Amino acid sequence: MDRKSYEKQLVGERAADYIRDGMIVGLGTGSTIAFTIKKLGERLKRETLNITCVSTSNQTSELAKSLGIPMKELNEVSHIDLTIDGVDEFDPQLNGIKGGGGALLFEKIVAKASKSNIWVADGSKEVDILGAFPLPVEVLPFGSQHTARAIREKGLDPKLRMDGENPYRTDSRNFILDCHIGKITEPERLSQWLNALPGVIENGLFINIVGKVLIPEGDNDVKVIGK
Ligand SMILES: O=C[C@H](O)[C@H](O)[C@H](O)COP(=O)(O)O
Repeated sequence: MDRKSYEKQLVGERAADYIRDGMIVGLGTGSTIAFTIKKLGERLKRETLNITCVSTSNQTSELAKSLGIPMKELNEVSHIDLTIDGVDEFDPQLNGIKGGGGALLFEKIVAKASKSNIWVADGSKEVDILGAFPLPVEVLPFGSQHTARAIREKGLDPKLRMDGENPYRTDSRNFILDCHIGKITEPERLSQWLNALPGVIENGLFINIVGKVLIPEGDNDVKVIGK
């Protein structure tokens, strides 16, 4: 296993300790949170853990169901106690970019419905300023070239995400524009500008959403950043 995968496993598995009896839990998407989900599956075999989980993607639903994790639709739960998710980049204010795996829309809806949020991140995700990772923006396929043009005119260098020969489709069948920005100096303002454009469904900036980020420390420790 390479170093990055090792770090993902380390923090991903540790995050499963935050799940307690009686909780309604949001399960994020991606390769790091997959370790959390697998660890949760193991815990459920050993412990009496009365929990319900909601998913942020088809990929996560399939994995969780295959491990016997009790799942409900988001509309079937009154609230979410805790959501654990991965992240593509986070800064010292614990703002981040998500959506590298295309799940940003459901992830943001679930995160906003959660009383608390934790991110799990390998060491490469910690940055001073967001934006080296291309910002995913989910857009309606209808008129997407015009939406992209408006974003390009703002200097945000959007590229349509592809899946082989065809545009990549999210779980909601939308397109993703990956915006190569470089440095995002005013994330909140940018997020508001993007979401006000007709055709934009949601963008991958997650601002003031998480309270804690788990990252690797040394060879096999985990550091908790935040409260
Ligand atoms: O759309 C995908 C999500 O935002 C992921 O949580 C994010 O891309 C991090 O993924 P990974 O844990 O695979 O690096």
